Amino acid sequence: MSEAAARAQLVELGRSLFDRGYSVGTAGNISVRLADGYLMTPTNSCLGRLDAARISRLGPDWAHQSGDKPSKEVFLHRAVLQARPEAGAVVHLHSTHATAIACLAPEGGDAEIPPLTPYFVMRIGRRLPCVPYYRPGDAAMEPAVHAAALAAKALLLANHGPVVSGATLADAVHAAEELEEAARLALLLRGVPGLRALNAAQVDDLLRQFG
Ligand SMILES: O=C(O)[C@@H](O)C(=O)COP(=O)(O)O
Ligand SMILES: [Zn+2]
Repeated sequence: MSEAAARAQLVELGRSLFDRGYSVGTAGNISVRLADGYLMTPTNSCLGRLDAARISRLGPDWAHQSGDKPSKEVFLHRAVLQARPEAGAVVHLHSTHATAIACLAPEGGDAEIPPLTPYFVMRIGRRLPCVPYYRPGDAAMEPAVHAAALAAKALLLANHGPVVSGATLADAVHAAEELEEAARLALLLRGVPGLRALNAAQVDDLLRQFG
């Protein structure tokens, strides 16, 4: 995909996430890997009103090259994209239910979203690590995020929100949407008698086919 097409898609999918309430105000940020660098949403920008020409461009060394000042979460995106060479994009949101799970999950452990539906397993996988709390934009988070991203394509930032990678920007956005819906379902069904999750054999089968 050309850089111009990647910029246009970032604007389109940012607006789509914002319009459906997955992001509010200026929350969240998105990065896209290019052949010779990265695109990143500017700091304090609204995902619903991105301007393709003002999107931040960073070089292969992550130095700011052009466009508005990049998100303060450059370290977060760098940690994930360096840990996952197959990933083409990273989406960070404050979507309500995934963020609620990020306030419940044990810091440094795995979040408890049971494998209730196949699509969650197919899009997110077996594990959802929760990185301990760091102030947004704190470069000190990079090693912990890198370690979590080595283990899983999606992770939670404790008391902050979800971070999801994907082979393409569309994949990352779809997985972030699926994570939010799975989190909503998990909270809705928490403690409900008779709740049935997929069993280990069913999860293994899904990951063999689609993982
Ligand atoms: O929560 C935060 O402050 C950031 O992680 C965020 O979501 C928005 O920050 P910018 O991308 O710098 O606007
Ligand atoms: Zn954030």
